[in-house]
Amino acid sequence: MKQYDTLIIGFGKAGKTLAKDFAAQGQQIAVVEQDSNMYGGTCINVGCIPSKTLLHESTEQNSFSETMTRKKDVVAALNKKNFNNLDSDDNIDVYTYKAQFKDNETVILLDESNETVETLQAKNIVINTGNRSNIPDIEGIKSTENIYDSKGIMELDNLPEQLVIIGAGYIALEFATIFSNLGSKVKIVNSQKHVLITEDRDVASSIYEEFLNRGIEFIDDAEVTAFSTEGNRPKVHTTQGDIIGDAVLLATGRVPNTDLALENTDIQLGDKGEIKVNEFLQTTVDHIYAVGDVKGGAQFTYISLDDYRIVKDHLTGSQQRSTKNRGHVPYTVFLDPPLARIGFTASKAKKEGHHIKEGKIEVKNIPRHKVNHDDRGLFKVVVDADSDLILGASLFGKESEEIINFIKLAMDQDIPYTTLRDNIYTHPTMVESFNDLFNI
Ligand SMILES: Cc1cc2nc3c(=O)[nH]c(=O)nc-3n(C[C@H](O)[C@H](O)[C@H](O)COP(=O)(O)OP(=O)(O)OC[C@H]3O[C@@H](n4cnc5c(N)ncnc54)[C@H](O)[C@@H]3O)c2cc1C
Ligand SMILES: NC(=O)c1ccc[n+]([C@@H]2O[C@H](COP(=O)([O-])OP(=O)(O)OC[C@H]3O[C@@H](n4cnc5c(N)ncnc54)[C@H](O)[C@@H]3O)[C@@H](O)[C@H]2O)c1
Repeated sequence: MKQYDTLIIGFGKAGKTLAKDFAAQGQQIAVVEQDSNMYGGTCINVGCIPSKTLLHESTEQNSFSETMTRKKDVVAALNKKNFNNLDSDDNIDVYTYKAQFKDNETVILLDESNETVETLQAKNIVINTGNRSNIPDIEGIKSTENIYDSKGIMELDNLPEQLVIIGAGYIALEFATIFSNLGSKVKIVNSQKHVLITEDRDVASSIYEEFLNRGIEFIDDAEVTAFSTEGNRPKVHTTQGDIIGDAVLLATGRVPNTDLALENTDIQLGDKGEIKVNEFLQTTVDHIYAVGDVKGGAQFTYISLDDYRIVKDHLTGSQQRSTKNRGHVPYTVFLDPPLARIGFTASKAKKEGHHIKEGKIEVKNIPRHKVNHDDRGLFKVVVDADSDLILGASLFGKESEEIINFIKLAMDQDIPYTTLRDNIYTHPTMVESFNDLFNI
């Protein structure tokens, strides 16, 4: 049996960052990752980085094979760099096995034939096992060929002429953009009456119009009842009729990876199968923490990174940092152009009892659009008319994925909207639009 100060299960963003920091403090660290293709975790291997590389390359009008080759190169380089970064550290041992709990203190490592190869104990254990695609239990889903999840679709050898996407969340909309850029005809099967129903109405219409301009079709209010094969092609049976494509992408959410023999521990799960944690990310066993997607809630790389800060502060700092004080969480849906969001929309702010003012500017009225040669999009902000504080922003347009972070800072620091309105900005930039956007 090997003893460590900290044992990290899963090579995710929080875990790898904690490993490096704690090792620098002189701790002995074990990191366990079940799959050598996943050193560095979901984001760099099968998530953010490959998908954003595909988006970038396809937006530059590169061919399908150029786009896929570049993605492969980027992922291979990052996987290797992530492995070496931990493996070369004298205080870190990286184990490429599947971890399973034996009890609250002990973790066994299994090889591919499920044989125990090592037993580890540590003062603290951090579970950072992420999540995986939710595969709904629909008739024919296993027997029908050419049905992929987000990982599988990024490994295709040939561009599907017609792609049918099930779901209308982040993954659906981002991959619809990528594959329509590459030349596929895309149809999105959406179980809701409308796409982007929780977004600002004007912004959602603007995005919808952009999707229609690209020839993307929405089949709204449709439930998938079965899959079958017709002449080698997958057929999607829905309550709004049948659709045939060359490939189907399942973008129906993600479920936590908790195949860890947790029944041997006192760790409890929540309603959605996530590991239950308190605001310091401790599970129901005090010395075992859960970080990143496996604990449920917002699923972003920067949340996993912030979880690292919380656990580090709890174990080696002032114990002040918690999920309760991480501030507003922005997000970007990487469409072309992107949608960047934070806080309330106007209708949500009103429902919450705020007396509001709204600012709005179309991208075609921002001088930078001429340089970018792109007039698509709309920026909107909501402020509290009584306090002058910013309540939210919906920025659909080029470079919004960068400038949303500016608004987060202002919101977290209680900077009134008038400061952003009156600030000097460099020119020509998209962010200089704040002089007008906040001129409410
Ligand atoms: C297609 C896609 C696009 C995305 N795009 C973005 C984006 O643009 N921006 C963004 O912020 N987020 C994005 N996300 C979400 C983001 O990837 C995750 O929120 C982020 O990677 C969090 O990961 P994590 O720290 O929870 O662990 P992960 O990075 O998921 O790592 C968990 C690791 O644990 C390993 N593991 C699991 N079980 C065991 C076990 N029993 N033993 C040993 N190892 C195990 C897994 O193999 C995996 O490598 C995207 C996700 C997907 C799927
Ligand atoms: N840009 C980013 O930051 C980014 C990009 C991609 C993914 N992610 C993360 O990954 C997570 C997973 O993304 P996602 O798009 O899979 O999930 P999601 O929760 O955003 O969307 C899931 C979609 O699937 C639909 N759905 C579920 N079951 C269905 C069924 N049986 N039939 C038809 N539709 C069904 C839902 O109505 C919803 O539209 C996101 O929550 C996000 O945090 C982030």
